[in-house]
Formats: sequence, structure tokens, C-alpha cells
Amino acid sequence: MQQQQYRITLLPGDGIGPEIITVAVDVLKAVGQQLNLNFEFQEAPIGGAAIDKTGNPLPDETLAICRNSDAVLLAAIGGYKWDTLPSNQRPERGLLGLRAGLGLFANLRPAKILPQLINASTLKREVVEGVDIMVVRELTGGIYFGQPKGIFATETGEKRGVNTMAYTESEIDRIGRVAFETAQKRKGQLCSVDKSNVLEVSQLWRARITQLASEYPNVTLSHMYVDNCAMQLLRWPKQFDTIVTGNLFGDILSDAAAMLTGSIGMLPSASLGSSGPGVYEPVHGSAPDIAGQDKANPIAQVLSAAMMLRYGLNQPQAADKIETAVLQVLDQGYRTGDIMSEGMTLVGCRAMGDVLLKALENPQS
Ligand SMILES: NC(=O)c1ccc[n+]([C@@H]2O[C@H](COP(=O)([O-])OP(=O)(O)OC[C@H]3O[C@@H](n4cnc5c(N)ncnc54)[C@H](O)[C@@H]3O)[C@@H](O)[C@H]2O)c1
Ligand SMILES: CC(C)[C@H](C(=O)O)[C@@H](O)C(=O)O
Ligand SMILES: [Mg+2]
Repeated sequence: MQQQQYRITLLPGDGIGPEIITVAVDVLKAVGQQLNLNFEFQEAPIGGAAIDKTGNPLPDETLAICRNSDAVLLAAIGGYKWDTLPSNQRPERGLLGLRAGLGLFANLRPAKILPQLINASTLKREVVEGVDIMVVRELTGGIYFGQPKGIFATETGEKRGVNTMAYTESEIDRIGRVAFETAQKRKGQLCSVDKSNVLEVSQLWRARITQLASEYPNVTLSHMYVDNCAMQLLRWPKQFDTIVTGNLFGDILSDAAAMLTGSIGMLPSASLGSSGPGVYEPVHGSAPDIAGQDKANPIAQVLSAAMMLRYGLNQPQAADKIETAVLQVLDQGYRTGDIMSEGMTLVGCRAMGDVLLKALENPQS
């Protein structure tokens, strides 16, 4: 079998980023060896680490390296050290710049409860058992990017902070199509989430998504206001299959959906554009409260690497192997602190990496 070569850019970022990405790289190398895939890793700075090094949260060189790779594996950015910077100089700008620079308008955030972790959820077993939701979040538009934005002086001398939530029809259509196609491959139920009882931008969103539905007769479309959706996610999450929503609503709802699964430390994501490399990253942040303590759960990062193999590199067998190894270590009772429950074995980030490698070497079918 001829060896497949892939150029992967690694963006460890800040906080727990370097700890968790190391685990994912080891896992990728191990699965690569088994399936004759050769990963050429190249590391670049982003976020706070890049600010410290270059003064810029997204150096041009970082973006160029990402553009020139087959896929980008990102850990997380941000932390206390940079919290007092003005918003346009913060680490988060590096992440937004990366998403915009690579045209990654579609963010897929799966929230699936694993049977092994039902006890780690704060919700009742009957509420979370069987939950399997895909949040399709628009990622390069909406209030994160709309103009005008800034802090402006008013005539009275008072300051006024402004952000603008805006979507064009074509921006809504392209994320809508990704969402309908995603729902088609799942249970065929798409819930579009907006705030069209108040916001004009949401009225346009709802109208376009409704119009698109005629092209996808095998998908059942429903609509929900975002405040109700936040409540329904906690009340009866099994009513959802695929959710499509804008940038800010998707950010908030995906963190809420994460908790259904036990911990945000479990949730991967894929950020995709219409061409070029995607960025694969955990839903969680840099967790500065536990950084450098070997306490982080690396599974969201490892599952992001699996999403990279599945969606970005078309290597589903390799992705399956990683996902199976994750299930195996959970079956064996290994838990980081965030998913710990009675009777389980508490491990740190590095030890979780070690048991994952063992599970890859010795899969128990
Ligand atoms: N994609 C990203 O890079 C990203 C995403 C979200 C937040 N952030 C940034 O991260 C920084 C911290 O933000 P925050 O505290 O609001 O969110 P966070 O997701 O970093 O942390 C929230 C809580 O979850 C815990 N947690 C997160 N990931 C974990 C993991 N893998 N294992 C165990 N516990 C985990 C943290 O310890 C913390 O208690 C901020 O600067 C924020 O802007 C970055
Ligand atoms: C860090 C921040 C810019 C980012 C976002 O808001 O998109 C994060 O919360 C996420 O969910 O990826
Ligand atoms: Mg978020």
C-alpha cells in the first residue's frame, strides 16, 4: 500500500492547548503507523502565544502555513494574561482572523452522549440517554464580524459600544445548504434557531432557510427562538437532531449542548469552508484555571483529530480507530477530573494519552 502524505499545521495556542495537542499528535502518529499515513507536522503560533512572540495574534506567516497545509489542528487560545487588552488586540482576534482568512463559514459541533458518561452528566439519565445532536454554527458572519463595530464617543461625551448583527442572503443560503445536507445524512430533522420575533436579521434568516427547504424534501424543517432552544436543550434534548444557527447563538448553544454530554472537555468541532483546509478544534477554550497542571481532558482534541481524518483527509478508517480507542479507555474506567464519577480511575492529561495509545495498540473488539 502506497504511503499517504499529509501536511498538518498544529496551532497549540495557549493555556491547556500545548498539553492536549501533544496527546492528539501522539495518537495521530500511532494511527498513521498502523494505516501507512505519514503526517508532516508544522507548528505555528496563534493567540496569546503569538502576541508574546510577534505582537500579533495571527501572524501572516501562521496564516500562510495554514493555507499551505492539508488540514489545521488547533487547540485553544486566550487566557488571563491578555484579558485586559482591547478586544481588537486580544488572542481571540487571532482565532477569528484564522476562520475568516480560511473562509471557514461552517462549524460542525456534534454533541453526542457516550453511554459510559451518562453518570458524568448533571442531568437525569432519561433526559440525556441517546442524545445525538449536531449544531451547525455559521462562523464567519453575524455579530462577530458585522460593521460598524467599535466603541464610539457620543455627542454628550458618553461612550457607546457597537456591534452589528448582519447576514446577507448568500451567507444564510450557504450555511443553510450545509445544514440541510448534514441533516440529510442524519435523522433528517433540521431545527433552525433564530430570534425572528425581535430581530430583522433573523426574519431574513428564517425566510431564506424556509425557502431552501423546498430543495430538500426529505428533511423536516422546524424553527425555534433561541431563548426557547436554550431551555429545550436542557429540558428534552432528544427532540433535536440537527440545529442550524448564526454565529453568536451557535457559540452559546454549543456550550450548553456540551454539558449534556458530561463535559465540554469531550466535544470536538470541524470548521469548514467551500475549499481549502479546514480547522479542527475542541469546542472548549484554553481553560487557564487548570493550565499546566496535567488536569485537562485531551479527548475533545483527540476527537477533533478524528474529525480531521474523517472530514478533511477522507480517512474514515483512521477516524474510526481513534473513536474506538476513546470508547475503549472510557470502558476501562479511565477518567480525567471533568468526567470523573464514582468507582472510576482518575488520570491526568498525559496518562489519558498513554492509555489511548495502549488502546490503539490493543483494540478489544
Ligand atoms: N476555540 C478557542 O480557542 C476558545 C474557545 C472558548 C474560549 N476560549 C478562550 O479561552 C479562555 C478561557 O475561557 P473560558 O474559561 O470561558 O472557557 P473554557 O472552555 O476555557 O473553560 C471553561 C471551563 O471548562 C473547563 N474546561 C475546558 N476545557 C477543558 C478540558 N479539556 N478538560 C477539563 N476541563 C476543561 C475549564 O477548566 C473551565 O472551568 C478565554 O480567553 C476564551 O476567550 C477559546
Ligand atoms: C474564543 C472565541 C472567539 C470563540 C468563539 O466565540 O467563537 C470560542 O468561544 C468558540 O466557541 O470557539
Ligand atoms: Mg465558545
